[in-house]
Amino acid sequence: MYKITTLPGDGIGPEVIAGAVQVLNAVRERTGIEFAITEAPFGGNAYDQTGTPLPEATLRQCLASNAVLMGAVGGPKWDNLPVHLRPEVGALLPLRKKLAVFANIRPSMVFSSLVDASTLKREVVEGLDLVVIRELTGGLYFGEKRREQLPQGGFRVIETLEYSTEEIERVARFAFELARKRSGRLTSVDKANVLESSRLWREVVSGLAAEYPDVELSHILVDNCAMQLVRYPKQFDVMLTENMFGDILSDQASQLTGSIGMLPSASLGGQVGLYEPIHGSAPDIAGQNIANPIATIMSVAMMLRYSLDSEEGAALVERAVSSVLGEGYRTIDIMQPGMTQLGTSEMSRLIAQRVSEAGTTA
Ligand SMILES: NC(=O)c1ccc[n+]([C@@H]2O[C@H](COP(=O)([O-])OP(=O)(O)OC[C@H]3O[C@@H](n4cnc5c(N)ncnc54)[C@H](O)[C@@H]3O)[C@@H](O)[C@H]2O)c1
Ligand SMILES: CC(C)[C@H](C(=O)O)[C@@H](O)C(=O)O
Ligand SMILES: [Mg+2]
Repeated sequence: MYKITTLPGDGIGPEVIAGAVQVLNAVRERTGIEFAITEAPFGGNAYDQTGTPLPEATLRQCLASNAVLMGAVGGPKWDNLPVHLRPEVGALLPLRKKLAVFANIRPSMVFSSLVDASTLKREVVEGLDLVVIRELTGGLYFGEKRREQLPQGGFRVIETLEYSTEEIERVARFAFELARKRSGRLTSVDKANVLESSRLWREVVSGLAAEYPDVELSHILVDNCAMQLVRYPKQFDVMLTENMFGDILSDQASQLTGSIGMLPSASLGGQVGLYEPIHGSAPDIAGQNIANPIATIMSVAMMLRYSLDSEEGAALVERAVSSVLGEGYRTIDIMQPGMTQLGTSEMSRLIAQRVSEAGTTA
């Protein structure tokens, strides 16, 4: 019996997690896979209830699970708290660190029925299928930081970017292995013309290339990469990069698919897998039942594949999403003329229904 912890979080988090749980339950009925789902407080709502965004009990429960499914955290209500109590810095980052999930997989795939939903031209995005592997537990996010008051007034801040050979090597191996299973092409993204950390990054990644002779490795500077991602994204297959560059480039890559509401993620490398959509709590649309639940539902597919050993379940979910989009159903962020607009809960229900019906009709 697998143990799954859900952390709905804040803003649209609870709306998209409710949809994803519906889909998971449909997968259970369809495949017989056994799991127990337990919800836990996390983020701003946990701070409101308990005074901390990451309660001890929540962390313990996550560590004792096979997989954690997270919605999103944060929002204006908690933006002015001392930084260690903010949902992002006080809950999400320590959770990733404690789960030791150093490899964050963010696939950006364009569904054929959504080719015209992107703001980019059809020929630029049609058939796009790339994966960003983002280092998730190092870099600027976790380096030493401090703020000093200056005698003449104002402040000075110090923010440290640290990476060790070992931290780079383990995520790079992950990327080489994935590239080997896909097209055999790996692009490592850095800023080696300026940053010492990027020079070590490039050295370590290049040093591994001899062990993967079947993978064609190339390096690109991050600023050029950002430009190439909108100019000709299909040149990329597996992209490997450090924490902050990966954060920014994956939001950019999401827009190629039509919406940030489409991009799932899996964070791996520790004992427990962490699954979350790449988007945030979207306070501007929270509580309106209009958020796109597909990023979270596709994160469920990744969870079934990587933590619950159910390729069958993962494929059921992916096919259900594809078929609902193919039938012309859309949330507002991917709405196109002539299509049928659905809310978050209606879209989730329909995907769950397609999972339940799979293979039962000709
Ligand atoms: N993993 C996380 O928990 C996470 C990730 C990113 C941002 N955040 C937090 O979320 C809050 C809002 O951040 P932001 O506005 O910069 O980023 P965001 O991703 O929440 O929203 C950016 C834009 O995309 C839209 N959007 C996001 N998800 C969507 C969905 N599923 N369907 C349709 N539209 C969607 C939003 O409405 C908004 O216009 C901040 O507090 C931020 O720190 C949390
Ligand atoms: C909320 C924030 C800490 C987080 C990050 O930067 O990792 C988010 O933007 C993401 O992409 O998951
Ligand atoms: Mg982000």
